Amino acid sequence: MVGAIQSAADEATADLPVLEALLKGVDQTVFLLNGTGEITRVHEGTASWMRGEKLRGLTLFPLFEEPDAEVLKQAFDQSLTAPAGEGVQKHQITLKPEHLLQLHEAGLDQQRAMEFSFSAIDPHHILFMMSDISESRQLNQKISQQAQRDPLTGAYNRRSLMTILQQSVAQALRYDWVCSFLLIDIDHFSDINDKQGLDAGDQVLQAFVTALHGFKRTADFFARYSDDRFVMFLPETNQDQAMLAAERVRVLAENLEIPFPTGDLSFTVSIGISTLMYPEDEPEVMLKRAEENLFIAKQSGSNRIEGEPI
Ligand SMILES: Nc1nc2c(ncn2[C@@H]2O[C@H](COP(=O)(O)OP(=O)(O)OP(=O)(O)O)[C@@H](O)[C@H]2O)c(=O)[nH]1
Repeated sequence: MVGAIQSAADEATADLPVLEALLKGVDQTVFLLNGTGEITRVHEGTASWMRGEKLRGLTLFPLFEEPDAEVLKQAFDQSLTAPAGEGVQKHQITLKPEHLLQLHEAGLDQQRAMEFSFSAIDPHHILFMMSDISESRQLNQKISQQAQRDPLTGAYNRRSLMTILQQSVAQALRYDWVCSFLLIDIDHFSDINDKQGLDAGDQVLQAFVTALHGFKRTADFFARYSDDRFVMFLPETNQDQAMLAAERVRVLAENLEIPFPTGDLSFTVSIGISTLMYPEDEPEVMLKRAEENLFIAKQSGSNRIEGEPI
């Protein structure tokens, strides 16, 4: 266990030998407070940055800035009146050393996300317990990002696309807005893989995604739909505007030259367009129409765009 247990000299803990014994096995950071919120005892737990002796004798709440200080005070008050055995409510707080002078002096070296709770032993002995959740929060963010993104290109994946499309199409139908999809397919992509190697194919996908990110408007949503297929969702875009956008994407791809050890890589794309037209239009239905239009573009020689039949 990291962190020293301070001597039990403090009067407030002298009458709590059981607490002393319990703290020995606790990783959490635990402050013992008296009824006015003064820190009488600090068990650093795994917060190895903390120098508890700097905090003893201080009142807890002014260590934090508003509104956190007020949240702490309220949670402290609630713990005093909570019926024994009632679950301890947890709160989260972000500690920033540049704003928290006394905590900084007590060793707070970097921004940390903490989860805390209070538990009153009696009206004169209240436990303030803190756990550092910075790492688990970062991990959660990473996991959630990985679940939404294609690992090779960093573009949103098909699952994210479908979630966005469900919401966006339903909204467009309700408010009578227009919207369009571009289904973009790299022409003869398997030839690039076969002739230049999978690494070349990967670089084409990555370079195209980077180029598309630079091209799209903020409101557009763009995702990798399958192997060499991408979908761009264009809100408030009618068929004519979608055709113009598609032509710009086609030219963007045609002009892209990707440096590669065996010679620059180049490629073209074909694009099928679908535009919200019918009350029964759903993302799957619109994607199917875009696929049919893409098929026509491919059949007509590739490096082409095909809109909805008029
Ligand atoms: N390099 C690379 N290749 C991939 C990846 N994912 C899928 N592929 C390959 O992409 C190829 C897609 O082939 P097809 O769907 O036939 O597409 P195509 O060769 O462009 O054919 P057309 O669309 O008819 O022009 C397959 O050979 C897959 O193995 C990837 O992440 N990286």
